[in-house]
Amino acid sequence: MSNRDYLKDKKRIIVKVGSSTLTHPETGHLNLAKLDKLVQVLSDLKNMGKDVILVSSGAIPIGAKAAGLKEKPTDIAIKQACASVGQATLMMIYQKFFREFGHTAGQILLTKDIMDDEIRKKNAENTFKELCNLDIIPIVNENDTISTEEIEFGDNDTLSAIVAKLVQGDLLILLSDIDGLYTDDPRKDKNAQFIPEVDTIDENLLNMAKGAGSKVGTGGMVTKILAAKIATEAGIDMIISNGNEVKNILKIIEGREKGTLFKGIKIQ
Ligand SMILES: Nc1ncnc2c1ncn2[C@@H]1O[C@H](COP(=O)(O)OP(=O)(O)O)[C@@H](O)[C@H]1O
Ligand SMILES: N[C@@H](CCC(=O)OP(=O)(O)O)C(=O)O
Repeated sequence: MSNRDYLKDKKRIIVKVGSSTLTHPETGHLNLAKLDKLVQVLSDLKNMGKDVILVSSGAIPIGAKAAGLKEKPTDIAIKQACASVGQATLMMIYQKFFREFGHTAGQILLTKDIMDDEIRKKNAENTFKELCNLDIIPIVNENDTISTEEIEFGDNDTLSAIVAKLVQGDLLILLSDIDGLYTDDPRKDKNAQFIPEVDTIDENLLNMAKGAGSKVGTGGMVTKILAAKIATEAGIDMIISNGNEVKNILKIIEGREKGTLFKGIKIQ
């Protein structure tokens, strides 16, 4: 019996997938095979009776390709235009793939200030609740047309933690292009050590987390640790795991030692 056996009982699971997982690193084009596998695994979680919410990045890089841009855009307004195209493309593909596995997806575009306004917060809560009641998988991204915070800082990580809190989730899984948190960015430091479990998020831990190591990723580990702080303070466990092996999601739910586990703080 592993000490992660209790993860088997998690009912409401939020999965966040980053741009670096959804695209081919060499070309920046959408990795359709991986997306297909991701949708299959999430559909399987639904079939197990879990509630599944997906927070998906990727609108900007996918839209940039669709618009024929050669380089990753840096100008905010161009990024917003790309997000507009890419978001529609992403949803079209998600909807098609989920239908193939017998499920239906719904789109939710949010801004992070949702938690500051009681009426908007309630409206968002109601929408998530009804989608879950209807067995529909909500797919969330930031509304890049009206909010540029995330485009600038690459922050679907903290958005996913806010969503986890909003829907009173049981487990948040962040899929990235790396196995989890290391003592330093392993792309730059060969001596970096893997950290399987984190109980306390302190200054020391924050110092270990560096920015994005790839061309498509934006937030790096900094925003993932910030997400962990929001989730764990709300009593929600969070795991950073490698999205290159999508079946890791199922292994996590089986209680196997995959990724870095941040333990939710027990609320008395
Ligand atoms: N301490 C660390 N441990 C692991 N990865 C780190 C660390 N510091 C920085 N990174 C970088 O963060 C990257 C993951 O973040 P990011 O590129 O934003 O991906 P995503 O698109 O999945 O959000 C890793 O590929 C790695 O290069
Ligand atoms: N809203 C943006 C997400 C930006 C972002 O957080 O990206 P990532 O660091 O890959 O999770 C998009 O869809 O491209």
